[in-house]
Amino acid sequence: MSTTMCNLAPPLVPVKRLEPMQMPVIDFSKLHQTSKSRSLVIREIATACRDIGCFQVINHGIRKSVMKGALEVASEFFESSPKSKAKFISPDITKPVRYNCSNDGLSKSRSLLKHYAHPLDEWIHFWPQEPPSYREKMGKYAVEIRRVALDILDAIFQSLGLHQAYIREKLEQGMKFLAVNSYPQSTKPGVTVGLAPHSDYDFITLILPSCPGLEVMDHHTKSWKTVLQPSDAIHVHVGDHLEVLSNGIFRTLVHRAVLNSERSRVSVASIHGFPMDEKVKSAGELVDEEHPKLYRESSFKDFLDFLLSRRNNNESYIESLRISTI
Ligand SMILES: O=C(O)CCC(=O)C(=O)O
Ligand SMILES: [Fe+2]
Repeated sequence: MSTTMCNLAPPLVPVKRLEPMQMPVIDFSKLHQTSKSRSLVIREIATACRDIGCFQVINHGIRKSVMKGALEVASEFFESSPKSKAKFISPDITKPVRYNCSNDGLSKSRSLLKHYAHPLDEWIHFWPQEPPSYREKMGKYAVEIRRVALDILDAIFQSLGLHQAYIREKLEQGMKFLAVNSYPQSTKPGVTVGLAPHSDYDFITLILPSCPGLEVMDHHTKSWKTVLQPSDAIHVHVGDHLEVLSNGIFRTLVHRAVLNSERSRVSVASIHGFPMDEKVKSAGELVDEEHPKLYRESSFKDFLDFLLSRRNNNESYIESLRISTI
């Protein structure tokens, strides 16, 4: 097949009914009830991160109307006029607000609106104004999902026995952006990949989808599993920087999005990490003679530089950080 054809046609994967990923659905309200229920939830989260790299949360306190509002304005943005979207188009991946609707290797058949979302006051003025309620509705979701993410990260770091204050401080100042994704309905028989397999660079990613389409790579069987998500649940998975910080106790989750055969799909992925230039390194508490440091330190800025320099190389970011132990 010629390279041109490769670039134009989203890859077809043989039709095969995938098994759903068996993952815990965690009742988040129990995190703040008694110290006993908190300990149990922390243990559930840590086990999920260690064994499968993902879980779902319910009773997280984000109102249904806020989740619905975010998905609605996401769809409306992608349906808005080409002119209103065009002003966000840029080949520069370092832009704080960026719209991309071309096949960039990772996006096979996906349009992406990416925007920084914390501190919200600093960035919201750059967000789309079409539809007119975009800033208000996506802004509400951005604030609420960040609260959930910080609570989950607190629980994860507590399970690892790490100093909360330093990490909390860095996360307070931290890098958070929203990747708002749009995928067309699949029109072909078989499975069409909309977003190619990848892992996220961050600590954790939280995903709110409008319908099924997310698939995750099972750590144990190395096979794809589909993600079934109750409508008010949020999907959470481990990213590269959590693998680094935990010195490999938790492993980043490879995932992809396939096109839904019944409808078009939008998803809002919220990405959480340290500030742009802050290096993430394997926590000192988790490194000793028996557990040598497995990763090089790196920041979000280093990740962007990696993407810019990679172009023709298939190495993933986490692979580029692994220290050879041979
Ligand atoms: O659309 C999805 O479910 C996945 C999105 C995703 O992986 C991303 O934005 O990094
Ligand atoms: Fe992702």
